[in-house]
Formats: sequence, C-alpha cells, structure tokens
Amino acid sequence: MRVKICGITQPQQSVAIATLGATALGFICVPTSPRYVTTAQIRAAVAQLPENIDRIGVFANTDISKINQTAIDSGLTGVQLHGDELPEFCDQLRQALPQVEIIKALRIRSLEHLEKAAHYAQYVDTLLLDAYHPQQLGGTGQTLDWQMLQQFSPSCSWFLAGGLTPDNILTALSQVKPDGIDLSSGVEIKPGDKDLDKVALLFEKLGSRE
Ligand SMILES: O=C(O)c1ccccc1NCC(=O)[C@H](O)[C@H](O)COP(=O)(O)O
Repeated sequence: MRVKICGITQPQQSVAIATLGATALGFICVPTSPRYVTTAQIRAAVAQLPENIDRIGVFANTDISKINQTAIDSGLTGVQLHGDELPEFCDQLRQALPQVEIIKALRIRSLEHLEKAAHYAQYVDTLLLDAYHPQQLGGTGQTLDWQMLQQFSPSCSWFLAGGLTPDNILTALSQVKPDGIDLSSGVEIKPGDKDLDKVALLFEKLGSRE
C-alpha cells in the first residue's frame, strides 16, 4: 500500500520519513497554509531522497502555468489538486503534464459528494478523499465517515486521508480498502514539524497487518 506523509517542510525529515517507509512525500504549495513551502524549500527537501519516493506538490485553485513551473522547478513527480478544480481542469492539467501523476483531492461531506468523486476518475490518475472543514482546505485532523466509504470503488486508484493517526489507522483500514493512505497532522508535533516517533509507530502498526 502507498503511504504518503504530507506537509513536509524540513529537508532532514524528508529523508528520515522515507527511510521509515513512506512511499510518497507531500509538499504544500498553498501560500495560506502553515505548512507552505517554496520551490527552493522543496528542492532542498527532495535533494537527498531515493528516486523511488514520490514527490507530490499540493495546490489549490492554482493556474496551470504556475503548477507547471513549480512542478518543473521542484522536480515533482505528482500534483495534488486540493481546491475546487473541475474535471475539465484536471484533464487540461494532465495534457500539460503527461509525465506527472495527477491526484484530485475531494473533501467529502455526504454520499452525494462521494458520487461526484467518481466523475473525476477518468480525468486523473488517483483520487484522494479528505474530510470536509468549513474554514480549512486540508491538514485539519478531521476524520471521514469510514463506513460511508465502504462501497467506494472508483475506476482509478485512491488514497484515504483525513485525521489518520497511528492510533486509528488499523480501525480505518479494517473498514475501508484504499490503495494508499495520507497523513499529516496525525504525525506532527506542530504544523510542518513531523513527529518521527509517531511516523515510526505508524509503520509499526502497518507492519503488524502483514
Ligand atoms: O496540510 C495543509 O496545510 C493543507 C493546506 C491546504 C490544502 C491542503 C493541505 N493538506 C493536504 C493534505 O494532503 C493533508 O495530508 C490532508 O488534508 C490530511 O490532513 P490530516 O487530516 O491532517 O491528516
């Protein structure tokens, strides 16, 4: 299973988290976020990473040329769209960045929203289901109603996000079968500062399933 640890700001934590077992690291390119990083910070954070670790830039309602430039300058392997991007936008972005994984994040409030999520599947490589918060786009620590996701089976791969922690991850995965998981505040000391003990505990818990 893919494991993405999101909201990395410190270069030395990138390497440590990849060594612990993360398959993907997420970098927040949304200027209003307390986890925001510049292109130079992303470059520093990915410089020592093994090739096989996915480097995902998280954007919200950003225009294609800006995403494109950041992806090139930072060496991103994936772009996560965390705003109100429509399927047509995802399609255009995919054509502009054919080598880059396009991930559409959806903040799920109801079954109706979940049905909407499936419409994106043909325009993106991967979906990411996150919890809804009225004021914040992401990194909120709010969990989704996992029971509601039990029948979720889109035609592309998908990540479960939203309030996952080392303490609740096994309960979540006993109810839902995503292709990957995404964690941020659940493995943090404070926004952007990851708690490596919690990251290690997460992989210990995941290892206990095998
Ligand atoms: O994390 C942020 O600060 C953020 C800001 C704006 C848009 C997206 C953001 N995070 C996106 C992520 O992929 C988080 O990992 C996801 O929301 C889960 O966060 P958490 O509930 O804290 O695990």
